[in-house]
Amino acid sequence: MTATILPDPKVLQIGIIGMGDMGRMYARRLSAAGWKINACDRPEQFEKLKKEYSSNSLVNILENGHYVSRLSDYIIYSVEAENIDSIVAMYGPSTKVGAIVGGQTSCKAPEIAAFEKHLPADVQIVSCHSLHGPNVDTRGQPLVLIQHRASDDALDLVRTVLACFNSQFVYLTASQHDKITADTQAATHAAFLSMGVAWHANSQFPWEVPRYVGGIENVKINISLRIYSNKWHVYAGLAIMNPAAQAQILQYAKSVTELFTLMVEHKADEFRDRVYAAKKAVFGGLPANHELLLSDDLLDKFSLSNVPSQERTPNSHLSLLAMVDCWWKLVIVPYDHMICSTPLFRIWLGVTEYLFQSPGLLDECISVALGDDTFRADDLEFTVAARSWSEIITFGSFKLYRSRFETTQNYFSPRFADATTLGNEMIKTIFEKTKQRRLH
Ligand SMILES: NC(=O)C1=CN([C@@H]2O[C@H](COP(=O)(O)OP(=O)(O)OC[C@H]3O[C@@H](n4cnc5c(N)ncnc54)[C@H](OP(=O)(O)O)[C@@H]3O)[C@@H](O)[C@H]2O)C=CC1
Ligand SMILES: O=C(O)C(=O)Cc1ccc(O)cc1
Repeated sequence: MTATILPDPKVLQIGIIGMGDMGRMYARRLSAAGWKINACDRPEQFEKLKKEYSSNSLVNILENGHYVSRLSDYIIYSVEAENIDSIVAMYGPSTKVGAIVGGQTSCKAPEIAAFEKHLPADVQIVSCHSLHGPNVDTRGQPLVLIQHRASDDALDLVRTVLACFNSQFVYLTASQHDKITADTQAATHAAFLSMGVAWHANSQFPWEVPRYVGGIENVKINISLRIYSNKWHVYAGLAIMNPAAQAQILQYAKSVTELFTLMVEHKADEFRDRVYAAKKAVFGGLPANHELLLSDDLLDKFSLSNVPSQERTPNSHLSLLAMVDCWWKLVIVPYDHMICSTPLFRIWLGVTEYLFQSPGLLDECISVALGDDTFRADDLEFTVAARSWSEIITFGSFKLYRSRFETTQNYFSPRFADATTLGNEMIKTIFEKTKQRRLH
C-alpha cells in the first residue's frame, strides 16, 4: 500500500452504504455535527430516501453504492453481515483512490475478509462497531475502532469524524473484537431468545402472568421484547458468522440441559454443588466491598405488568443459573469485558450478579428449582428452546433462524412500543448507575 494524502477534515465527505437503523443513526448524528454525508440504500429505496432527506442539505442521497464510493473519503458499510461479501464485491472497486473504508457489521472476520478481497490496494481499512442499538444515546457507550490496514493518520481522521458521538473509543484487532463480542453477546442473546420462544410455546404474555412479577422478571421481559423488536439478521449474523459465538451458544444450551436434568432428577447435592462452583468461579474474585450493579428498587421500577411487585413468586431462574454455569465452563470472567460491553450485556450481568450475590436469593432459587413445580413447564420449554436455537446456529441456517425469530416476533409485536420506551428508560437509569464500574 502506498502512503496517501488524507483530505482536510473541512472538505471531507463521508459515505454510508446501507441506510437501515444504524446507517440512519450515523447519518443523523454525523450531519448534525456538520459533516457532509453521501448515502444510499438499495436502488429501489432511492426516491423514497431522497424525499425523506430533502430537508437535510448535509445528507446527499445517491442511487447506489458506486456513486457513494467514488465521491466519499471515508465510507462506512452498514449492511447485513450475511451480505457483506457480495455488497463490498459490488461497490468496493468503485472506492475513491486513497479513501478509508470501514464497516458496522457485528462480526469482523467476514467483513475484513471482504474488504481485503475486494478493495483496491490504495484503500485504507479502519472498521468500527458501536456496541449498542440505534435508539440508545451514544454518549459514553463503547465504540470499537479497528485499524486494520491503515496509517495512524487515517485512524486519527476516523476518530475526528466519530468524536461527535461522544462514545468511548476501544481499540482492538478484528480477532480480539470477535472473541470479546462473542463472550458478551452470544450467550446473552441466546438466553433472551430462548425466553421469548418458551413464553410463546406456553402461550404466555409474561407480564400478564402473576408469577412473572418483580425486579428480575421485569428485566427478562423488557430485554427479551427489545431483542425481538429488532431485526432478526442482527442476531443471526453475529451468532452464525462468529465461530467463537457458536461454541458459547452450544455451551449455554448444554448448561441449561444439564441443570434442568439435575432438577427433574432431584439430585439436590449435585445441583447445589454445581451452582456454587459456578458462583465461586465467576463471582469469587470480587472484592469484599463490591457493590451490586443493580438494586431492588431499580429493578422494580421497570414493569410492564399491573400486578404489584410484593406478590413476587420465587423463581428457579434456570436462564440465569445456566448463564453463570456457562461462563464457568468457558472460563469467562464477564467483568473483564466491561470496557467492551453492550447495554444488554451489562444489564444481564447485573441481574446474574443480583441473583448470585444478594443474601438468600440464590438459596431460594435453588430450593425452588429442586422442589417446586411452579416453573417446571416453563423451564422445560426454556430448555427445548435453548437447544433449538443452538442447533439452528450450529447448522448455520439463516433461513431457519429468520423463521423461528419472526414467528415469536409476531406474537409479541403488540407490546414492542411499550417495551421499547420502558427498555430505553431502564438502560438509561442502569447506565447512569453503573458508569463508574464500567469505565474501570
Ligand atoms: N441494530 C443494531 O442494534 C446494531 C446493528 N449492527 C450491525 O450494523 C449493520 C446494520 O444493521 P441495522 O442497521 O440494524 O440493519 P438494517 O437492516 O436496518 O440496515 C441494513 C440496510 O442495508 C440495506 N442494504 C442491503 N443491501 C444493500 C445494498 N446492496 N446497497 C445498499 N444498501 C443495502 C438493507 O436493505 P434491505 O433491508 O432491503 O436488505 C437495509 O436497509 C448489521 O451488520 C448489524 O449487525 C451493529 C450494532 C448494533
Ligand atoms: O445490546 C445488545 O446486545 C443489542 O442487542 C444491540 C446490539 C446488537 C448488535 C450489535 O452488534 C451491538 C449491539
